[in-house]
Amino acid sequence: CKEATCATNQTFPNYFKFGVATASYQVEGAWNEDGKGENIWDHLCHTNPDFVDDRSNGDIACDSYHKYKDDVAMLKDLGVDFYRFSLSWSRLIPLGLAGSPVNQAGIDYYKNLIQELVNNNIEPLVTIFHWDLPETLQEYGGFPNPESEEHFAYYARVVFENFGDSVKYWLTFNEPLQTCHEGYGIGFTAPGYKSSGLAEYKCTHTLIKAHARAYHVYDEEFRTQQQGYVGIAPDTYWYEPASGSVSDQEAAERALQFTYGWFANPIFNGNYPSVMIERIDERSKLQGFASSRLPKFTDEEVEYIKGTHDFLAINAYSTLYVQAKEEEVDTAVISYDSDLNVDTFFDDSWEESASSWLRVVPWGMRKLLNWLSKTYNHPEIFITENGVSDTGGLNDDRRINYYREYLSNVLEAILDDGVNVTRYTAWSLMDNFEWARGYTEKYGLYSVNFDDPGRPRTSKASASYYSSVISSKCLVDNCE
Ligand SMILES: O=S(=O)(O)CCCN1CCN(CCO[C@@H]2O[C@H](CO)[C@@H](O)[C@H](O)[C@H]2O)CC1
Repeated sequence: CKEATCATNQTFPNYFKFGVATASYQVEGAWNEDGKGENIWDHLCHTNPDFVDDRSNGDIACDSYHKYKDDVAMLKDLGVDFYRFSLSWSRLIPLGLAGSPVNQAGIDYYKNLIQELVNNNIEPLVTIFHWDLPETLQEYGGFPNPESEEHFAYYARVVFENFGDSVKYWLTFNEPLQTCHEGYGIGFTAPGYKSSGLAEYKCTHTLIKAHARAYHVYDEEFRTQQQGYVGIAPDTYWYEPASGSVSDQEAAERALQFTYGWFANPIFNGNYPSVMIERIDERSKLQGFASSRLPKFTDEEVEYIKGTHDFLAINAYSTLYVQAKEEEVDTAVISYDSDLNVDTFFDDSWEESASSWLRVVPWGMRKLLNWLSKTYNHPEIFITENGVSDTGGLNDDRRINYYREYLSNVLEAILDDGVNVTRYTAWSLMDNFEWARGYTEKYGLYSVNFDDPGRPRTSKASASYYSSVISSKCLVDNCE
């Protein structure tokens, strides 16, 4: 249904699981405690505090390193089936380098957290990498350096070995698009490099191979005795054609391929999307490059990468209209945006959030889920992030509306469209460090008082709403 604050009165299937998510740098704090190494967000916030709107950092954040039992108590109160959290690479392997020492205190922290979850009958869903790259690896060039594949494979083996007895659901990378495009392309996230159309393509090339390595390590060395599942969590908007014209429809499809297909196509269908290969090859030639700015997978690599998934995951928050754009006549412009070459915009009528890139457009979620199902051959789908920001306050009715309407579209995709969505993860359990926005944008079901050294957590109205949805499997008062 498209009207505002409407929702289906159908109920979620019994197999459907609800969870919440956080990420290590955004909640843990203890940035240099017990042997943890520096990561690129520690480094960026300490050397360039103006990068963050309120000049804050994750030195303490929600202090989950010390308060993880409070976090699990909140999860218990919510009644979630699972908890999605990420591992801090430099807490476990301070230098990050393949073969370098493992930090036992880091192993112990995550073993304690996982045990606390298991004791409370909450399933861990672990993200291996959620943007906090060890600084030493960045000094070796970061993901644009092909050697990163070896470092990641070593890291993956360490975490499968130490946590795989209890952890059955793994995500290799959170939002590879942001890791590479925002990290090495447009400089919106650490390490803040601006090499659009160049380094960011090297970054994703290595990252996709690193994902495949980790998948095969699990498949060949751990799956038999651990019986778990491995996936990757790309993100995208729903891209809606601005008109019914063929050119606008092609532009919308191209935007989906350049954002989600960039990663999902190699992993599900084989190789980069043909529209990416063709457009970047063509523009690279016009620009005088001897070879395409988009690196090539060999035939063996295409086969090695294809099929490295046990489910499909998606982080989805919002929607954009897409309009075809006149071809960039100035071929000297080297950038991802000019390779993609579309115009995107919000409809002014769409409700705003506290984040400039996020408008409330619930029907976009249903369309995106249908596109994913059709494009990747009806896989099992986990929604691994969805949520909305405000500037704070406990009576967060707009967050309740957001969840009711987005979840209604998820349920309609399942019951009316036959899309095989089996999990939904709310971002986030609690207010946390929102990257370059600092603590100015709040996504939590619980608020955190960052002025109090005890970092007390307080439930918001949305926590009660989400908890009632989980227990009743129903979004409104009178379900069938
Ligand atoms: O701010 S600006 O408009 O100047 C530029 C940044 C735009 N990006 C858009 C993509 N978004 C992906 C979502 O990012 C995800 O969602 C959460 C909320 O952001 C994060 O906290 C999670 O860590 C992340 O996985 C991250 C921010």
